[in-house]
Amino acid sequence: MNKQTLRTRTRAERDRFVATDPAPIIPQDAFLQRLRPGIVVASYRPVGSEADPVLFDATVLAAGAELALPHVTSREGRIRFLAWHPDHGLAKGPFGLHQPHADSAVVTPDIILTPLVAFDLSCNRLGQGAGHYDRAFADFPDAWRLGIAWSVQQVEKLPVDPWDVPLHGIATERGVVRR
Ligand SMILES: Nc1nc2c(c(=O)[nH]1)N(C=O)[C@@H](CNc1ccc(C(=O)N[C@@H](CCC(=O)O)C(=O)O)cc1)CN2
Ligand SMILES: Nc1ncnc2c1ncn2[C@@H]1O[C@H](COP(=O)(O)OP(=O)(O)OP(=O)(O)O)[C@@H](O)[C@H]1O
Repeated sequence: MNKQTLRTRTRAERDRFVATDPAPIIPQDAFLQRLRPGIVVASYRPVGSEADPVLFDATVLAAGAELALPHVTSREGRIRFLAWHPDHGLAKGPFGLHQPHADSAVVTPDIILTPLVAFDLSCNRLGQGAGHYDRAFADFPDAWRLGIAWSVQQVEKLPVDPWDVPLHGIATERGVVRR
């Protein structure tokens, strides 16, 4: 199946699943043991039926680590990760996103909590198709990449292009999938 068909199917699956009021996605040891004071964890604000990393954000702040959120201005542009704190508020961006204010400090993430449309058991990731995260992963190859997703977003096998960067793991409401 091609990427676009998989996107359409899995987004619909995700919408249906969220309507059943699933259990929350809880941070597991694989994530918690990486937290240190001062490190930067890039989270995201979900749109629509995307999985919500809000419980991860809380553990980041409790550990004395810093939060960042992605900021984009267009499909062609790159992600900038901008420092963010829940007290800072958010501004409306493209694609229905809520993002940090554009003049927030640019930071280098140590951990990237990553939204996704679909994943497979080899930790391949299918995103929105703009290549924003694939390019961010190329920019920050040393960051630990944890996908956040509902279990129904798992597919048998994703097609993989040369630029696709696999995740190190995926946290779902049923536990963590690791490479
Ligand atoms: N919550 C969230 N933030 C994110 C992303 C994401 O996937 N989710 N991104 C990931 O790269 C970046 C923003 N890039 C995006 C690129 C394209 C579309 C997009 O095409 N959205 C579709 C709607 C998708 C749907 O139906 O769920 C659209 O606007 O038609 C969205 C975000 C950074 N921030
Ligand atoms: N490192 C990169 N440098 C330049 N272009 C890239 C890079 N990674 C991906 N792209 C471009 O991004 C586009 C989208 O790729 P793809 O369909 O695989 O998106 P995706 O897996 O849904 O990714 P994402 O969530 O990152 O948007 C492709 O046209 C690809 O050429």
